[in-house]
Amino acid sequence: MTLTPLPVATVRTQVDLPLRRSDGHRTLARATTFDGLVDGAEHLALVLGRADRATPPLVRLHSECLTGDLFGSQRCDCGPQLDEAVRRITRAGGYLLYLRQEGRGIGLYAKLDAYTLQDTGLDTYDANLALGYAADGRTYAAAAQMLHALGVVEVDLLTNNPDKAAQLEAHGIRVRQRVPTAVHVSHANVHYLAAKARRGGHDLLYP
Ligand SMILES: Nc1nc2c(ncn2[C@@H]2O[C@H](COP(=O)(O)OP(=O)(O)OP(=O)(O)O)[C@@H](O)[C@H]2O)c(=O)[nH]1
Ligand SMILES: [Zn+2]
Repeated sequence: MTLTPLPVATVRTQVDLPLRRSDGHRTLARATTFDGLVDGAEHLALVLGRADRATPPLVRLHSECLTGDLFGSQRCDCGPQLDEAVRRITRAGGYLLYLRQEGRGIGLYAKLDAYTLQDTGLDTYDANLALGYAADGRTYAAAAQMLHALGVVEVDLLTNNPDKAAQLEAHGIRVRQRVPTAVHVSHANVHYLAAKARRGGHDLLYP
């Protein structure tokens, strides 16, 4: 990928959030908002733990999933991935970027429309395509802007999705290494994880 120049974004507000997660984990997050993000969405960065300046911070780009993150739906693995990310980034020191990209960018209502098609046998990507959307239309330019605004130029990236690393690199953020997330399997997400591995290019050992 070639380097794409981005408009400069700036930190707007930083404020502490004392977190008590549903898995019992407690931590202090420095919530950070921005001005000038390219897509105009209200993306949020959480600064967690203490980054050791000798090594790049651990960073996760987490795409919003209301059903999984908030309600604990087991159709996907987003909820446990979010818990894992908060714990691991607190330990290592780094940033969780909570990106407002519900449903891989198609929005909540369209994601639930796609779920109804998945209940008739389509996989997660074909359901998007049948509704006239891209299989995965997410871009991570705003995430790169957020990292630049935070003064971060090199990261260890917590993900199984190579596209996130490639897009950050294309926007001038060095990815020293991709750190895999655990594979969170449930009875309800086994086909979803298999589709991510087989068709989405995700590096995971699907069940
Ligand atoms: N359109 C659609 N979006 C989904 C579905 N299931 C989960 N999502 C969304 O997918 C996003 C999470 O992306 P994933 O593909 O699970 O994982 P990823 O973030 O690309 O990869 P990792 O960094 O390895 O976790 C969230 O925005 C979810 O709302 C689905 O069946 N259809
Ligand atoms: Zn989800």
